[in-house]
Amino acid sequence: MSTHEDLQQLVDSGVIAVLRGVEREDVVDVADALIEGGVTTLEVTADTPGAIDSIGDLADRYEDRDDVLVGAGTVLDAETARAALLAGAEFVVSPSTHEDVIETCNRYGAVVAPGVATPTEAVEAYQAGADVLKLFPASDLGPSYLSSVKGPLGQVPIVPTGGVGPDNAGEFIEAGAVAVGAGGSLIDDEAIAAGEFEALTENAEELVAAVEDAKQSAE
Ligand SMILES: O=C(O)C(=O)C[C@H](O)[C@H](O)COP(=O)(O)O
Repeated sequence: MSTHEDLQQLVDSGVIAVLRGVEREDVVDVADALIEGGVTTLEVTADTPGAIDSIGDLADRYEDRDDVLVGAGTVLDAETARAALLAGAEFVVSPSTHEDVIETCNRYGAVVAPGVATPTEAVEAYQAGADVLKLFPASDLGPSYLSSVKGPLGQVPIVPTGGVGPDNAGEFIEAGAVAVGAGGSLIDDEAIAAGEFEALTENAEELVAAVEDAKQSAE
């Protein structure tokens, strides 16, 4: 798929699941459970040991699923971005803005979502070639902050991430977010350790419902 189609799919999916600290041996079960709950955009963070292998596992597993997007998160340098892309990542997320990461993703035609927290950072990242911006840490900034940023920067697609869950996701969508990113509200380490992956499916269903309700009422 083209960068544009991947971006559209990411936006349409409404939720990016952030898989941080999920062991490679669990990553497929976690991903399957989230997908069953309707979360089809999956970001494996690069600070997790074995992350590049996990990205490869997921890219292989969902190779024939056009509705699933696999990406890399917490990408802080071009080397990590390139390794993730070669393993099959279709998008790259960072908590901060790194021009070398943006350049690498642009070069290989992958969606890139750098992290920003201010209007100046947003404009600089967008000008540098970002496709979508991750507003981080979103829950500390809040939906009204996003709404204020979107005032003059309505053209910039923003995905708030950090502390986002079913209780506040709808408010962020109503404030102008194109989708939300969520880790802690989806990933339950105790449930994973116990092999109770259906808990993750339930978390995914709850978050997707909150986002879809808000998208519908915003239309
Ligand atoms: O470093 C990154 O690229 C990140 O994605 C930072 C955070 O891990 C996410 O913002 C998820 O935050 P929670 O939903 O609060 O768990």
